[in-house]
Amino acid sequence: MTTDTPGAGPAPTAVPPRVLTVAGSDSGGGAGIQADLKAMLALGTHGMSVLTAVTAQNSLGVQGAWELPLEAIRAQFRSVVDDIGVQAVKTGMLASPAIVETVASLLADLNAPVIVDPVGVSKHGDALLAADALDAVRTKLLPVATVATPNLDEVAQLTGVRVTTEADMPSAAAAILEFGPRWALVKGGHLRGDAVDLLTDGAEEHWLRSPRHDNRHTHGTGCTLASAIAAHLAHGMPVPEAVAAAKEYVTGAIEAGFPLGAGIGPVDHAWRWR
Ligand SMILES: Nc1ncnc2c1ncn2[C@@H]1O[C@H](COP(=O)(O)OP(=O)(O)OP(=O)(O)O)[C@@H](O)[C@H]1O
Ligand SMILES: Cc1ncc(CO)c(N)n1
Repeated sequence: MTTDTPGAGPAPTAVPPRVLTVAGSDSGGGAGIQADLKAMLALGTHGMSVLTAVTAQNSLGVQGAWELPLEAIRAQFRSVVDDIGVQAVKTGMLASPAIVETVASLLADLNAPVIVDPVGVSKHGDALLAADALDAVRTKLLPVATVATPNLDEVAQLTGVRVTTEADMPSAAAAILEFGPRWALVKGGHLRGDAVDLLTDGAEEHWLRSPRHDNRHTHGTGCTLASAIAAHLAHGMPVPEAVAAAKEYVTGAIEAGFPLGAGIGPVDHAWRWR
């Protein structure tokens, strides 16, 4: 039996939450914009993108990088925000001081949570942010962040705090909070033992612990985690719940990571569907 009324047309389709990534392209599809959009799809949102730079990249490293003009970055942002609207934003590779400043000023006027992944270098050690852009990240971008998600190298670059054990993580997070994000998520993925991250707003502390998967196919872990947080926030979750759910998602994606090319393969964004 059908409940359709003849002539009434198809039932209206539910609109998923809209999430925006402002980041660089990874031609190999494992990190950057490509990872972000895959994570957003897997978590039931409509992903959109503002491309900041294009990289020629694969499992072995970054072979080339080209920045987009500031005008192209502003125009993409306006196209998306003015017509479609966004319920959460994630930033990734921003390449230069001028791009960091442009993106920060666009985000300052936006009424949506902003996840800042302060991407510095790729897993292979290739620079994705100019050294002279760090100051703009500290003074312009981090102040507009709802959640900042530095890894331990980025913490050291931004704050000078060196984390060698879990016990150092609270002071690293406090140093990040000094720059003005509402929450700091310090990622301990580069330590030994369990993969432990610390989320804090200066009052609450949430430790997120997962078993370390000895899988070398971890290209795109940071991009995937930050995009998953943005997706869960767009669904309306509070920050601690969104970060816990995103950690669970990235852990599964790392466990299911697979070999591609001769180097570091990608995490599997579709692990829950297999
Ligand atoms: N081998 C692993 N097993 C389980 N979890 C991991 C592993 N490596 C990283 N993680 C987790 O993955 C998430 C991303 O952390 P990571 O430190 O790898 O980010 P990142 O260095 O910014 O990533 P990227 O290389 O994409 O920039 C964190 O939640 C971290 O704890
Ligand atoms: C474009 C791009 N953004 C972010 C990362 C993070 O590792 C990467 N490797 N490439």
